[in-house]
Amino acid sequence: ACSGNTDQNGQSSTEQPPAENSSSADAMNNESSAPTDSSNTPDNEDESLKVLVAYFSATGTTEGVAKHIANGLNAELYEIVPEQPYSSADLDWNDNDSRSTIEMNDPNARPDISGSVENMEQYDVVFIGYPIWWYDAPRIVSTFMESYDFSGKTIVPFCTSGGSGIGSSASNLEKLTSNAEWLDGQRLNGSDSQDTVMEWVNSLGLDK
Ligand SMILES: Cc1cc2nc3c(=O)[nH]c(=O)nc-3n(C[C@H](O)[C@H](O)[C@H](O)COP(=O)(O)O)c2cc1C
Repeated sequence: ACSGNTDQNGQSSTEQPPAENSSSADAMNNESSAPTDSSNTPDNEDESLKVLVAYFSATGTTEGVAKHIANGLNAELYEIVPEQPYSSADLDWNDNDSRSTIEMNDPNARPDISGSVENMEQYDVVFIGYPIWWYDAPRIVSTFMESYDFSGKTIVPFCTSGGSGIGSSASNLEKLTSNAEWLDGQRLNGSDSQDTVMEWVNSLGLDK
């Protein structure tokens, strides 16, 4: 369901990640301001279904989408906060030695998370949102997936990006969990309205 110019093999740190309709670095940040949307209709009729919307967002784009989902479902929101915050130098994908480049070149990197989800066992459904970094999920999302027991839960991955699709980022995360039901992932735009985001959420049939 995700569109975009995905190149699963383009992992060279000297190569700039693709950006939508542009090759400029600016385009990768062109969704950083999510508009607010006043419509806030709870769509989750099933009171017994407990939903958590967990997300990592370095520059706020994924956070906007996560809030639309949490508002729309009356769900709990949890931000994955890095123990060591990412500076803009850390996020420089043009720098081979930047923290993000180094982490993404190492599939085993597991940046520490500050804090934790209280009572993860109470949730039936966990949305997990993240920005695409080098065609993949940031390694701190791997830290998150390995920190909890997701067995018996439904997991719904979603991402934002400068244009890349969700690619194999979700299936890579799925490998870090066991006995969870992973639904297809979805790439969303930071500029998507709450209604647009909820159209996708409602199509998942979570309350069935
Ligand atoms: C280190 C780094 C690598 C990125 N790699 C990609 C990429 O491979 N493909 C892409 O479309 N966008 C890439 N982006 C852009 C982000 O995915 C995009 O700006 C995202 O919406 C940011 O979400 P956030 O504000 O929640 O952190 C990258 C951004 C950073 C900082």
